[in-house]
Amino acid sequence: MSKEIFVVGAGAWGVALAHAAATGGCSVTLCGRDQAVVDTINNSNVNPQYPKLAQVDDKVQAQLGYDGIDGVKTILMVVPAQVTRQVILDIGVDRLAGKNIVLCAKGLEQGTLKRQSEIVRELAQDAVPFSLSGPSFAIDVAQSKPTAVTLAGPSMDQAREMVDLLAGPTFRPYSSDDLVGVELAGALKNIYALGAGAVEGAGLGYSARSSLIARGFAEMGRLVEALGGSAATLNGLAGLGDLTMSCTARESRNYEFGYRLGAGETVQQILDSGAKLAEGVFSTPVGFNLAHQNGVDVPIIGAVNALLDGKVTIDVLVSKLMARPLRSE
Ligand SMILES: NC(=O)C1=CN([C@@H]2O[C@H](COP(=O)(O)OP(=O)(O)OC[C@H]3O[C@@H](n4cnc5c(N)ncnc54)[C@H](OP(=O)(O)O)[C@@H]3O)[C@@H](O)[C@H]2O)C=CC1
Ligand SMILES: O=C(CO)COP(=O)(O)O
Repeated sequence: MSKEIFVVGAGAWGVALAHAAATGGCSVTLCGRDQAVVDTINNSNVNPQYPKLAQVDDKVQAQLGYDGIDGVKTILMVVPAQVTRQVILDIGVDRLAGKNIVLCAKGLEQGTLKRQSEIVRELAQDAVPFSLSGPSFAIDVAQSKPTAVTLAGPSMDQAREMVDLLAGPTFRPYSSDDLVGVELAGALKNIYALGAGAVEGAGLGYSARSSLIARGFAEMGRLVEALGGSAATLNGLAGLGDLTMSCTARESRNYEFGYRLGAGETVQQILDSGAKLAEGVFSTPVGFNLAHQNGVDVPIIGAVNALLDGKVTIDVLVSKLMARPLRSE
């Protein structure tokens, strides 16, 4: 496969992935939409998000817009899940025919309830979707710290080819053919991260937080299977790996958002304070609707959804969860 790739989206994760792919030998064009960001990367090889902490490999060339995209086979899509559709339309669906699109956002689209690959399949039928997910903070990848992720494609052979292309000395993708399971794992873990953060923010203790993680893992398995993914996928990096990291680290934006909710702030107050992107805020009602449509019982997603709605307090939600009928594990 050609070693030339495009990365669309020059935010925290886009710049980190561009750097990782370049250190693995790819020649990378990074598409941003802010001239200052593009100039900083090109002129000083510095990651504007972490100027003192992370250098960007010099095989990354940043630019505004999508010039040159026609000549490359592989595109990493690294914009927030809710704008992926718009960005595909901005690039132009005809230009994506036959290309590999590696979807790196961890979210479900509001309104359509679609996974990222379903958006690609709807708009650009001839493109080949992949999903990259797993425990990976942008700052770690940007600093070339060791990171392992799951990379799913439509078949194992296609996934392996993509793994070979993107692997590097400190970035180790594992191949999977469970596109549905990997995409859902990445989106759903953000919902549980909000819940786990809220538990800590409300001072409910680590016992409660671990219970949420374990029962969330079981709930996630039920939902993933009902939606056509494999529960076995959840035993890997995209499932357990990312769930445990995002449900325990204040560095997770979703966890931090949940922490602030649990501590008493409202969604609006947190958003107004300029909080960083927390995809779970958008994916929670989608996950809840998908579960409802498919008859899957998801008490924890339901509780996080109600908390985001702001109509109930975390104390009431926890009392309700504790009062559910006793059952076996
Ligand atoms: N950060 C992380 O550690 C990780 C993030 N992810 C996932 O990656 C995705 C992106 O996250 P992250 O990079 O952190 O988010 P950021 O907010 O840091 O970056 C998002 C980027 O997308 C750009 N963007 C937003 N809207 C548009 C648009 N309509 N057209 C073109 N570009 C647009 C933004 O540009 P501008 O700044 O100009 O608004 C920004 O460069 C999320 O789904 C997240 O869950 C996955 C793993 C790790
Ligand atoms: O997905 C991530 C780590 O794998 C990043 O998590 P947050 O978006 O919650 O910061």
